[in-house]
Amino acid sequence: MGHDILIVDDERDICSLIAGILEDEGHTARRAHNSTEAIEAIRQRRPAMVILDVWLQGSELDGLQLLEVIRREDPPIPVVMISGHGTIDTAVSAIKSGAYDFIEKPFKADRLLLVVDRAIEADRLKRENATLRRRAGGEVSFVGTSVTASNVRSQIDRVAPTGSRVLIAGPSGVGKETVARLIHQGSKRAEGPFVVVNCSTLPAERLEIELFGTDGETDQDTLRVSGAFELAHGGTLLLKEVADLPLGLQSRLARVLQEQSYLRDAGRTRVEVDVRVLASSAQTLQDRIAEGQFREELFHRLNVVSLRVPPLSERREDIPELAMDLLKRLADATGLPMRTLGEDTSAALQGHDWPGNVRQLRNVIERLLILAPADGGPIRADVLPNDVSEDAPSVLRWEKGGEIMQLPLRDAREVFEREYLLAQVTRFGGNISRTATFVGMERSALHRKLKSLGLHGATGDERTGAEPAA
Ligand SMILES: Nc1ncnc2c1ncn2[C@@H]1O[C@H](COP(=O)(O)OP(=O)(O)OP(=O)(O)O)[C@@H](O)[C@H]1O
Repeated sequence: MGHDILIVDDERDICSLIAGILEDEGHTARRAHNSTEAIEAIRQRRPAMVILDVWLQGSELDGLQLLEVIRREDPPIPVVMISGHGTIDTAVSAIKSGAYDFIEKPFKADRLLLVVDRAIEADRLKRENATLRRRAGGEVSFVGTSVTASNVRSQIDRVAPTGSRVLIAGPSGVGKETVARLIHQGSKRAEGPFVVVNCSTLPAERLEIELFGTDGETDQDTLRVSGAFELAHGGTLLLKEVADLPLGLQSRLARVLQEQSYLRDAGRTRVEVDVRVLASSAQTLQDRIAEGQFREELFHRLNVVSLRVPPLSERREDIPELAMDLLKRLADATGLPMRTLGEDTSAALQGHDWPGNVRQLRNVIERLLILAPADGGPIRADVLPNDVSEDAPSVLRWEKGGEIMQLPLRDAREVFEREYLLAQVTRFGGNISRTATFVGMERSALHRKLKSLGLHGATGDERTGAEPAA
């Protein structure tokens, strides 16, 4: 993918030469001939990198002074210096001040392109590393074998390459950000940035700066901050908890989505951006519209395609695989040895309702990994937190209770069968066919058994496992 590169050189011929080389490679080359024009161009839109002449004749700031201004951008923009024969020493000291590299005039096109590619790649890796460190992540995927999970995956595959805006709905911790990341990765913008802004965590004024940046003079004395829209140029911006966006900002956002440009700081600089916007919300936006808290116009702009991520309690079958995936990620991130889960633990996890969804599951798995006795064996259910083990099928708790020991064999067997089958049917999300396969019974025999134990009603009507309507 081409990048947006700013060339700053007082010699117009050199500017044109470099621009030609970059444009042949599919980049966008903007030109500035002095520091004032350069600062103006950066204000208009944050470039992916700057190629800067050490010697800027007739300019208010010379190359090194301008470098200092550019490096104070937040986050810093990579800069490659151009030096003439007599200015190599200056170029070297520019590197000490944070320039990525320099090229010496006269230079060959190959050398220029190599340095440009490296500078952009190094910057991308630096940012990606920071993101990865934050998330202790690895490859992102939407894990789960249930029909519901594969339905989510196929919706992601369908919508990702279209470039449409997508509104991702679903309760907290369910994987909405994961879905957004996958949509970005499956799109033509995959090489571009993926930027996330949480609309529920910042006060209105900070949020406005976060989204649209500022030319400076804030109370924090920042020279200039690039907004998320600029940072996401050529890529994707996810607006998390978009329902919490203050009404004033909602109007502004609706305009930006329409125009793909905005005036930073009430009119001083027009910023043009090419950004795919995704939004997520745990609240139902239609309810917020009815309450007068969300602008219908913005809703329609964001909701070109809608994608719902169902809660974990609607896809219990996914829990063991998700738990193993989380266990592996956490073991990799912490350096703790990888473990397996006992059947009792898996079943207990599947019995719980998980109001906090996958995020809550992740916390429990982390606790298991840390607290489980390091005996090398599978992690047993007795290490689970109380609220989870309380929801475990009682068949798992008998060894502690002893209720069954007071019964004659025939009654004890019936109690056991009922609890065992109820637990298994719950594990498989009420799907009788899958339960039957797992417990080793014919489907019709299982039906009869459940009926004779008075369980048919308790499991609800049989779910067919057919793909639910989107
Ligand atoms: N299907 C999934 N496969 C793998 N990991 C998942 C899946 N769903 C969620 N996760 C993991 O669960 C955690 C929470 O997911 P995520 O941040 O995407 O949820 P969310 O719906 O955006 O949450 P919130 O809206 O509360 O911020 C993350 O660590 C994510 O990696």
